[in-house]
Amino acid sequence: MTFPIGILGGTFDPLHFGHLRLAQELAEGLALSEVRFIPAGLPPHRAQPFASPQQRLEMARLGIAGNPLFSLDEREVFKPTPCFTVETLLELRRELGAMQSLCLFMGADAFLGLAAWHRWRELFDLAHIVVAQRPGVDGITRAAATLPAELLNELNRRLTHEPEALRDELSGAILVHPVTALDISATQIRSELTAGHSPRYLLPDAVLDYIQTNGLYKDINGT
Ligand SMILES: Nc1ncnc2c1ncn2[C@@H]1O[C@H](COP(=O)(O)OP(=O)(O)OP(=O)(O)O)[C@@H](O)[C@H]1O
Ligand SMILES: O=C(O)c1ccc[n+]([C@@H]2O[C@H](COP(=O)([O-])O)[C@@H](O)[C@H]2O)c1
Repeated sequence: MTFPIGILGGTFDPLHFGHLRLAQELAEGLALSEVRFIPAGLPPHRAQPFASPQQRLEMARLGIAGNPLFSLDEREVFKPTPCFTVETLLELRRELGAMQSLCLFMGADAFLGLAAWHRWRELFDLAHIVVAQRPGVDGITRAAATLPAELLNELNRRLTHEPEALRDELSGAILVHPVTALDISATQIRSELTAGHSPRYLLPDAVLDYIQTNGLYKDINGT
């Protein structure tokens, strides 16, 4: 039996403990063999990052260092065109084969906007979607009334409460998994730095050292 692989895509501008704890708890809670962190180069549907691709990659590398479950995947970060998740998953499928279960992780905020993603319906043919609860974001079930009808239909059809379903099938389920609520965002960290405050204890020391050594996020307004 092969264990599912988790995928956490993000802007990681910078990587913080919200990302790391989410990945750790989902990896253990769902018995995954690995979590791949995939920093986006040009993330679609948001303002462009403040730190460069190389800097965000480096911060992600420092942040995950020492965790044998975590790995870094550089396939998106230097792309000159927007990084659509469907294309990344198609590539991963080609490399890993049709028999590997894949779990795409996302925070609840990301799931609520899923219907705006490029070719989003195809994501279910390629991976399961695992939604982690995020502080300040309504639970998926509570927010159901605000979901576009077509996403609500998919949720009703695909929702499972059984982690085993992620092993028995290779893609197509939606699982909502609780994670320790850490109300940390990269936006908050950038704001603290811009205001001259320390974001220490919101992110790994090695990432903060890198930010300070390279003078990142000093002259922006944090948004
Ligand atoms: N504290 C958190 N708890 C749960 N999920 C999180 C948390 N922070 C980020 N995520 C999830 O991690 C993924 C990547 O997030 P991203 O890199 O955009 O970080 P962010 O903190 O949301 O950044 P920003 O504040 O710049 O928007 C998204 O799916 C997001 O929902
Ligand atoms: O494929 C899409 O259309 C799409 C739209 C929005 C976000 N994403 C991906 O979702 C991940 C988290 O995005 P973000 O903006 O919260 O950092 C990141 O890997 C993005 O590439 C993907």
